[in-house]
Amino acid sequence: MISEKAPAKINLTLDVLQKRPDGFHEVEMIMTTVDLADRIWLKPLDRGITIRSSERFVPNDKRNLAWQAADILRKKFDIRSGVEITLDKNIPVAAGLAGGSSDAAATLRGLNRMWNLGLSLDELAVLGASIGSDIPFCVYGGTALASGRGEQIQHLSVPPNCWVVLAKPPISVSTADIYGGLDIQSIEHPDTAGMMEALASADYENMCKKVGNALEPVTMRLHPQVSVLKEQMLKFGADTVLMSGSGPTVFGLVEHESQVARIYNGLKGFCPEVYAVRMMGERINLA
Ligand SMILES: C[C@@](CO)(OP(=O)(O)O)[C@H](O)COP(=O)(O)OP(=O)(O)OC[C@H]1O[C@@H](n2ccc(N)nc2=O)[C@H](O)[C@@H]1O
Ligand SMILES: Nc1ncnc2c1ncn2[C@@H]1O[C@H](COP(=O)(O)OP(=O)(O)O)[C@@H](O)[C@H]1O
Repeated sequence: MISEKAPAKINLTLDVLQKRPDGFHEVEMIMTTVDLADRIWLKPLDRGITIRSSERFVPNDKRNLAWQAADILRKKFDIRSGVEITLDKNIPVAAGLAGGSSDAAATLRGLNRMWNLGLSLDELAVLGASIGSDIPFCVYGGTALASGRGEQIQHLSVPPNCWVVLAKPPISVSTADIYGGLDIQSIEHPDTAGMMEALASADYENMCKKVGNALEPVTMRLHPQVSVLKEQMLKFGADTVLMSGSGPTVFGLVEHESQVARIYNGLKGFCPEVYAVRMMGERINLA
């Protein structure tokens, strides 16, 4: 049996440049992995792909992104045997934290080992891109600038050490609806280059100043709870607060562990899913 860790990501920046003819949006996003992770287990089967999950809201058929990752490898390399994929879910589902994408990326890395395919992370990322825009980043983890529709990856410096408090309000957000609700002309563009400089110089204060997400106003318009949560987190002492991805999860950054409890305890009262984790930011190696 093979096991792989599948970490969540947060978006330190998310800019949308334009809508493309294929319906996707051209983006520039700085993403980094945090220490909140699913774990996937791969067990050889004689044939077929089966999914077991600890989380009942996750589909256990071909709609599961991990299923699609296994399917693409089986077809491409003419693999006759099968696999049972067990997902220990810790990352909240449909949260803007790329849980499903990270499960798929971990499945690609794990099956590469189990089926002795000898593929590089770059090759796995290309295969992952055909399933979802966030999967290439999740294949490498770490910290990166993602461009194109999210699949073009440029690796960046590890962010300065800090704590991340994540709070997911109990609402569902469709990524497609949030992109669809954007008015491209009125976007307030985050300072992507400024964030890259802050990371390169490991400048925590500047990193906090440069966070920004073009999708945040769209999700907040549809779900005012997200802006309430953001205000609360700032009130409880976060140095900066931003929505991750298309939401609805909001994250707050603090430099010192001593600042975490006030935010965590303050939010726990009215938001059911709150997590205090470390920024990881380091790339995943092929085992
Ligand atoms: C917003 C982001 C930010 O990291 O993440 P999440 O909020 O999902 O975590 C990503 O851009 C989401 O990536 P992912 O969830 O992989 O999206 P996909 O499955 O490829 O696409 C789902 C739908 O989102 C829209 N989409 C996605 C990516 C993109 N660059 N432009 C788009 O317009 C399209 O309508 C697409 O049909
Ligand atoms: N392995 C998986 N884990 C979670 N959700 C999955 C998975 N595979 C497919 N999905 C579907 O993908 C959707 C988005 O899930 P997720 O990746 O958790 O969120 P996001 O794209 O917001 O980061 C969910 O609604 C879920 O039905």
